[in-house]
Amino acid sequence: MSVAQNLHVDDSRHAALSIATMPPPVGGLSREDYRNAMARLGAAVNIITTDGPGGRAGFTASAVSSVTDTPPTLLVCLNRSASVYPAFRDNQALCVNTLGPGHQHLSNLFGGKTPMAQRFAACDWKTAASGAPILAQAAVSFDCRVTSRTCIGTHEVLFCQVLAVELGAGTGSLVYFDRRYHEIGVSG
Ligand SMILES: NC(=O)C1=CN([C@@H]2O[C@H](COP(=O)(O)OP(=O)(O)OC[C@H]3O[C@@H](n4cnc5c(N)ncnc54)[C@H](O)[C@@H]3O)[C@@H](O)[C@H]2O)C=CC1
Ligand SMILES: Cc1cc2nc3c(=O)[nH]c(=O)nc-3n(C[C@H](O)[C@H](O)[C@H](O)COP(=O)(O)O)c2cc1C
Repeated sequence: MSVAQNLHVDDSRHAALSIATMPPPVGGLSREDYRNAMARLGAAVNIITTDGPGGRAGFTASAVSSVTDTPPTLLVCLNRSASVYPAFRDNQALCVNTLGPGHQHLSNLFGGKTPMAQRFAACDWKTAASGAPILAQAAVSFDCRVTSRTCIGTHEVLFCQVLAVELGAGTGSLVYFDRRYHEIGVSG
């Protein structure tokens, strides 16, 4: 069979499969190997919040990155199978609340299967200009408007223009590395 015929066969098979059952590409890495490698990348921990026509929601995310400062833009990767996905799909307001030392319980609360009302009842909130909730205790908050979205595999990548930032009082950071939390920049 020619290469072209092979590609045709692969394409039609993939079209009939859901994302969950799709096999890795030929010669590709397993999800386990990829995750084990990614566990070696330290990342800040954030609670991503939203409010609007899709309702109020929030989840924990480490897949957050700066894209450009002109215009100030960051990105957030959200698994489309998460319970919060419909809210983020239907709202344009989004706030990235970066956690600090001692916030492990908030990360676990927003990263678990906890009902939404229970997640929000655990801490204090203000409302950003966009309408998204700002975590009062955050190390820093980025109030954003979602300007663009792209689906890659299981996730949606949300590109977010930063409308305003709010700096918290603390200087430390909560980092997720090797499947555990680490506190850095804590003075004293
Ligand atoms: N980007 C994401 O969607 C992330 C999801 N998680 C979720 O949190 C839970 C615990 O994670 P860990 O303790 O770090 O162990 P893990 O073995 O599930 O993940 C190790 C690393 O792989 C990456 N990763 C995990 N799941 C991913 C996904 N579905 N898509 C893209 N990258 C992914 C992350 O960098 C993560 O720190 C898991 O349910 C995991 O799915 C954690 C970090 C990032
Ligand atoms: C430290 C940590 C980092 C996470 N990072 C992400 C992320 O970047 N993107 C994502 O979609 N889910 C991420 N998750 C998982 C979501 O927080 C989790 O799926 C969601 O809050 C719970 O989903 P549920 O509401 O469907 O129960 C992370 C979880 C933890 C604990």
